[in-house]
Amino acid sequence: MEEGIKVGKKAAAIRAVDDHVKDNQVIGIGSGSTIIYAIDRIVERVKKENLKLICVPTSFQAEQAILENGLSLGQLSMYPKLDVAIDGADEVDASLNCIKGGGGCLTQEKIVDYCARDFIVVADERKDSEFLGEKWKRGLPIEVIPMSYKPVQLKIQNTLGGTANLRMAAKKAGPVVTDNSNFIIDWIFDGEQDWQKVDTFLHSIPGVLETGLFLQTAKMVYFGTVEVIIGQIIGGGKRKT
Ligand SMILES: O=C(CO)[C@H](O)[C@H](O)COP(=O)(O)O
Repeated sequence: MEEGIKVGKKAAAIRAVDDHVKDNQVIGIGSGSTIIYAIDRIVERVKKENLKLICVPTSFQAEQAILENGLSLGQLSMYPKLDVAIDGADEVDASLNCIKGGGGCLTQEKIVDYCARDFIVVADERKDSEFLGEKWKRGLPIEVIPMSYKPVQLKIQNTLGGTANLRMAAKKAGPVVTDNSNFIIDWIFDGEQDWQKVDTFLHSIPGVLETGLFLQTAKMVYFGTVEVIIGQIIGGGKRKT
């Protein structure tokens, strides 16, 4: 990964943790590469400030990171209400709607992130778009029950157009298998969409478990650049430097 991008991810993560993590909180821990910097910062602050935190993972990756870093692991069954969830995103539009699931963890991420009072996104500046699909060209991730993948692909293509690709594994023969033992379809689309309609349609197809559309849920997005951090405030699309 390019050095400038890493710096941006780290800067966004540090700022988000410093602004939103407080003592005695239950925190959702997202997935991906940016969140690793947030975990590093949480660990630093736990040691320095003796913070008492419960960390609820959004994936196998997040759970491993929580355990390996000696943080306190929690589950939604014990902590169904989170104070804050910090997570990455693949793209964020001007209204803070997100596409997530590039790492295939969208379902658990959506469940955990929706349980948080404050859902905070951390990302490098490449993810900052006016509309979804402007920069992110790998499509909308959709988690499906394995036996349904073919009819779901056909239904999406015939109704919405574009291409619905079954995500294939890089170091295994065959498809990517999610933490929930399901498959991922990446819907490659063209141009701007009515995302609320798309989401409702996708959820109506038998076999679709969840989509990577996180609409109207992020409270704040931190985009890190090499030089500055920009926090976007939901609603007015305001930016603070
Ligand atoms: O949604 C995700 C995983 O399902 C990630 O949060 C998203 O892909 C961003 O990852 P990264 O921080 O590596 O850019």
